[in-house]
Amino acid sequence: YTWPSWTDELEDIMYLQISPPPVLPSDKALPNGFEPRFTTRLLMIKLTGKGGLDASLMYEMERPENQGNEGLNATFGFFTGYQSIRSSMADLLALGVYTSVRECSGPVIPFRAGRIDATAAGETGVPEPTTDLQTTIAQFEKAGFDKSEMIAMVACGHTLGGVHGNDFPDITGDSNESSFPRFDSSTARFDNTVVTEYFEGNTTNPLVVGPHATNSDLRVFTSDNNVTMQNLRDPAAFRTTCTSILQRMIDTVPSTVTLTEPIQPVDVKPMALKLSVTSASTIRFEGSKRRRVFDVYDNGDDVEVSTGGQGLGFDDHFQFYEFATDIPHTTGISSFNVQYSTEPLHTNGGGGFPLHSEILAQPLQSCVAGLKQMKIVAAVRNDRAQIPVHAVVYVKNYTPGVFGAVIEKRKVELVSTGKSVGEYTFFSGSTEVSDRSIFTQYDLVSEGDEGEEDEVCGEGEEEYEEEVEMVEMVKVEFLSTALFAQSQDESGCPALLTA
Ligand code: HEM
Repeated sequence: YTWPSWTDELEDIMYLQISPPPVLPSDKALPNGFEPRFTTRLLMIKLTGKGGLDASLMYEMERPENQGNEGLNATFGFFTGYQSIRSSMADLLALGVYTSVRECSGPVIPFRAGRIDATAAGETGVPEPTTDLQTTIAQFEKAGFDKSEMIAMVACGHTLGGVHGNDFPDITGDSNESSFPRFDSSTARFDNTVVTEYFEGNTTNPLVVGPHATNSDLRVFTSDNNVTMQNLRDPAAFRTTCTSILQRMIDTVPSTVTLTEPIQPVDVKPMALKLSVTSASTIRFEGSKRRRVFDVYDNGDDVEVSTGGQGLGFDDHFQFYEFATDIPHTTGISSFNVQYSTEPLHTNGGGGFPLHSEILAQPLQSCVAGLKQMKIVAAVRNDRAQIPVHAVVYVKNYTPGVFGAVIEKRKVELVSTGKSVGEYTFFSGSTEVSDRSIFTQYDLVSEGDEGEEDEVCGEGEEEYEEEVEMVEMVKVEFLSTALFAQSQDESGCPALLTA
């Protein structure tokens, strides 16, 4: 792992269940893990989409086969807050399976990233409680799972949660919100009670003991004469079978998708970095360093003194160290290293943690005015002030009937304000965003050139190479903003810094 990586944001979501608020820019830490109950059901439904997990369910919620909107809506509403250009809804759903299973003391299901969200509804074909067995088997087969795998997958899913009476009154016999018969007596524990109670004859699973027409679990479980269910009576076998079947379930993706290696927790990671011009001669460099702590307790005492709060995950304990320093305009900064007390230097694999001081985001002068007009201010070092500058803004769009955001990539030209201090000139540009786009993210690009080839001029024998002076492109990626914290009235953004 070398910082930065496009998976950094997902890594935060995966490994930080609790984090100090200022550290994660969009308050991304999960209070208590992803909603444990809903996500695995959502996932199951997804498999019947176009070749795999692509979140096309966002567009399919009004279909009768996706009945149970109450729970599913809540889940999508929750995930939407985490969606970004680097955290697709499909990846979040997969991560939700990891989190929900772990939250309920289940096994670790490795999480790989890279799923791409569908842009339209997929095929129909979600198995329902009333679907006949042959059709259900065919639906699972289409997604690549045979009969025995189907049985295991349903048992692994139905170890959590139950059936909501307000969504399925025909099953529970009671349309009250309080009606919620559980699949087993250990609702929030990922264990094989759903299997053992089924054999012991004391199961409460409404899809086994409910009305005949909706006894889908009974039909599924008995479809191979209980052979698979018998195997799952052993708790260890249940755990290993569920681990591999749920892993396959979330890793079933369209052929155009390439998943990363499983995301591992990063040991040393810069967070919430800010680099901006704060005076006529200095740049302020501030942020936080996150450190995974391997050995916190020494003789029962906490050996590290944390200045930026602590973060907790299922297995990991992180400490945050905040810092702020002023760097002269004339010196700038291109990389930094990290050191914790007397330990060896962390150099990010040798090259340091890279930064750019050619073009700086200016959060102090940028804002969303009237919760609509997003103004982006950048400070461009004077040697690049003649080169075009733009921002790539990732706008989260919300459409009625779509249960999630669709992220639009928008290019916003930044033009010189004519104002400068020290070595920098301020550029600005603006674009309209929705009032739900509080945490809009953007990249800044000082265009220059991407390649470094010499230009070939002339033709035939007269061909000659001209040395063209190349100005490299500089891209400052993925600024996660909390611009709303600035000015929210119509009057506009804070004034530019003046010399
Ligand atoms: C034949 C296939 C299946 C059918 C017909 C089916 C049907 C249902 C129904 C009707 C509910 C109640 C939903 C609600 O009240 O909101 C439910 C809940 C649930 N299902 Fe399934 N399911 C199937 C397969 C699966 C699979 C493969 C998984 C995951 C691996 C899964 C995971 C869940 C979970 C976790 C819940 C609990 C949701 C909650 O408590 O809010 N299901 N299922």
